[in-house]
Amino acid sequence: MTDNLTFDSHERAEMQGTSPRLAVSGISKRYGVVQALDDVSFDVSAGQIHALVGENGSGKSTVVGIISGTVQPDAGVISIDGGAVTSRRTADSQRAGAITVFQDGSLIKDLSVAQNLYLGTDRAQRPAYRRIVAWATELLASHGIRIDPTMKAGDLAPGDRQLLEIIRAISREPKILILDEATSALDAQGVDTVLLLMRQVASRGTAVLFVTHRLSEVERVADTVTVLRDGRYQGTHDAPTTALQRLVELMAGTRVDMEFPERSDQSNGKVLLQAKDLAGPGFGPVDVELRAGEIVGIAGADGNGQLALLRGLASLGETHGHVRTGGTSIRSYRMAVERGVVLLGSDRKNESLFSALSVGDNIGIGVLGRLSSMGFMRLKRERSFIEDSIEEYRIRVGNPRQLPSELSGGNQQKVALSRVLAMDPRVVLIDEPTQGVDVRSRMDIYRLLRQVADKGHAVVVVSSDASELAGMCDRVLVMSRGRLTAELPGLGVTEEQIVGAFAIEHAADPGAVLDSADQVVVDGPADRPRRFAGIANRETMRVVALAALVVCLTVFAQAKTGSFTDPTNLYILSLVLFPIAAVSAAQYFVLLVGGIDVSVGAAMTLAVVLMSSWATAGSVATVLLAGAVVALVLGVVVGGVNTFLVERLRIVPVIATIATMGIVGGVCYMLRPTPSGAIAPALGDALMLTTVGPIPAALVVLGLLFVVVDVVLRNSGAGLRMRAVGLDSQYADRLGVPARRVRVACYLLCSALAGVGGVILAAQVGVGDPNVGSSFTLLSIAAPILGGAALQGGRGLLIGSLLGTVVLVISQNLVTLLALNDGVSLVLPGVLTLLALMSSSDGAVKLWLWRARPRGHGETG
Ligand SMILES: Nc1ncnc2c1ncn2[C@@H]1O[C@H](COP(=O)(O)OP(=O)(O)OP(=O)(O)O)[C@@H](O)[C@H]1O
Repeated sequence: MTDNLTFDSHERAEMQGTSPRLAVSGISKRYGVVQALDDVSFDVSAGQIHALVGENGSGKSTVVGIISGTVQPDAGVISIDGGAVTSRRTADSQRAGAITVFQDGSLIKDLSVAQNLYLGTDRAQRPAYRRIVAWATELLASHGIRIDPTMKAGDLAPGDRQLLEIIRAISREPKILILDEATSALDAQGVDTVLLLMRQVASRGTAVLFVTHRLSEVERVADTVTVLRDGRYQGTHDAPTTALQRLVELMAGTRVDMEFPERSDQSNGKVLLQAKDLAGPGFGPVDVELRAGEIVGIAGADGNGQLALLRGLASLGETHGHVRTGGTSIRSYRMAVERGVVLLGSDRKNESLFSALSVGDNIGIGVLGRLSSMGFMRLKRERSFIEDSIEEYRIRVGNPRQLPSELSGGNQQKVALSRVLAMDPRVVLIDEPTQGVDVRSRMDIYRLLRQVADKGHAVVVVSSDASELAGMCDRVLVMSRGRLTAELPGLGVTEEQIVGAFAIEHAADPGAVLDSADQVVVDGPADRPRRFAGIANRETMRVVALAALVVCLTVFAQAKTGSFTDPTNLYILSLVLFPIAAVSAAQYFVLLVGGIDVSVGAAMTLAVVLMSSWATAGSVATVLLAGAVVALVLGVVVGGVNTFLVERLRIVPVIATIATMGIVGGVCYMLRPTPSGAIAPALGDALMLTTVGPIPAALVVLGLLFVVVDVVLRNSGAGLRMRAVGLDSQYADRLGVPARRVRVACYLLCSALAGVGGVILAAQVGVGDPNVGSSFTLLSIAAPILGGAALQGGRGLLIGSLLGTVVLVISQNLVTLLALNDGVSLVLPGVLTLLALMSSSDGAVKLWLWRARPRGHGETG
């Protein structure tokens, strides 16, 4: 244990108050057959650091979820400063003063560090949006953290991400700070940083609730510790005086053997994998040999290329150099898997688990050949294999048919590990094998890995926990700035020697040091990824590309027809473009927050039908007023129905809005079974006849409005919040953005804007036609997608939608001018949309098709 930062009893007692700041009273929670919590109560007073420990699945995260408002308890009360917190929303719990750093994080990877900090900051403390980079720089510097605020959060090393989460939480000056395994990805240096920050926060009167599996941290920093076992309370104990072995026994309910498995000398084993001059982004060149029977550890300060090397050994990503196994060169991960080299990453959500498959399927998917005969699954064999694995790895699951997301973090890790080890790989490469795993299961995993090695295979482990490397490995490779800088023998090596080996490298080139004056200074790793280019640049590029395409199409059309740029043709084009531009803007807002609205075409038709009854005569002002009322009614009624179906009944947006489309379409037919009801011509005259050159003035105004709204959305907190909801609704919610409210607002706005499109259409067609809007739905989706919006949300510019509309309209016009088959004008938007989807850098199509396949492991299935 690195014990350079332990707090004495005086420091610990300094600020502790007597009355509880947080009181958890009698909380219970059941998930199906699993009783996650059963009548749990404990208190945390101001200035106290209170650890919450227990084995995997014992209910710790459920307690955290209930306090922070993400989980609804079946019974029990949470009180803050004596007042019961009755509302069950994250935002309310945050308002009451409880800020949480969640086990699986809350940073939105596609946003910058500064944007994430801004979203997670209380409204009263937020700066003007244009100042966020300077503000974030100051905020990070005030905690002594050197992270570039313009970097994309997803590009940060895992440890930096955790630190950032903690800074975000601390900067809100919470009454209660909740850290759910907030140190699991941190190296010794990072752990010191966090323990120091916890102490500093507690000394200012904050109550800290701290969930961890690293019991040494409890010993070093906690005042009190509450133990849970199978969802039941096992008492609250004085942390400094309770022996770790006693805590382990309270958690397990039995004696636990804490000895690492024995090692034997494997220095003469056969070479199973050889890497020569291996290099890739963030590491190399590196030479490594892996021998039969050995467990090799890779150590280093967080983000010094350890994970990149591990991926390189598996031939994942862009690597150069040679990797050979069994006399064959490996050039892809597929080849690696075929030759028994398997990688298990630590990103459970995105990489190591098939999120759409059940726990049982995840366990068995790597060995389908063994569980089937003649291409058919042997169900009995499969069931007994899954049951054996669940027992062997001690996976706490109510039913193997549950999804991995319903398991606790540590149990998910065990599922991923069991899948990989079941494949009986010759070389297994594992990043953080015991991250989030409890002490007893951790010992089991060490024994399992040793058994793999004893069978004559090789195991490589990257771990931020030097004590685990010291206890388990036959040799430890130390990395600094992407290079191997030392090799330590496993037998006899200590945690301090390992940390010392990479700390020496850092001292030679100071990167991360814990300042003696209690100032935490963390510098970037060697392979710090490129600066945040961000979504914003890609969006601007898309707009520029579309503008260029518009110019090319115009030149082509003019060259082919000679009449394309005639004022009459441009005027006709503008008329066609006008309603599509409005309805595309409507769709854009819903796409931005990760939804889709298929009912916009029907809403436009209803607007036309209503206008044919409510605006049959009168001046421009009267008809415009009628149009505004129609748009408002549609926003409230159609938008309201969509919102109810999507948000309340939780129906998938595409299905929900198809239902609305059917209902609204039916209403249109009831009101106007055949086209009838003349609409006052005054509106048409006003919207279409006043022109700027050949273009209606109203359309020019609409275009300018798009630009203004775009600029506002790109440069305001409101725009950022909408994007955040689209990029990751759950995490946005955790950051304090009212995700649901934002989505509701966008659905209402969408229907209202579709109503505006309908009013423009009404002015053009002049009659209540019950069919008139049906062709607009596809165009409304195609235009924003062409303009850079994405089905998974959070992307695109409004001006891109407008340019997308222009491209679609010109293409359709070309079909007419070139006298092509009418069907082509229907095929075109579909084909263009598909091309736009496929060209989007995030590959929405790929995402849809491969959603169930974890990245980097698709080949293993
Ligand atoms: N959404 C859910 N649906 C079904 N069961 C769930 C759900 N969330 C948690 N559980 C179950 O509740 C129990 C407690 O889970 P919880 O995440 O609170 O455990 P934990 O102590 O935090 O574990 P770990 O240390 O592994 O993170 C587990 O058995 C888990 O499978």
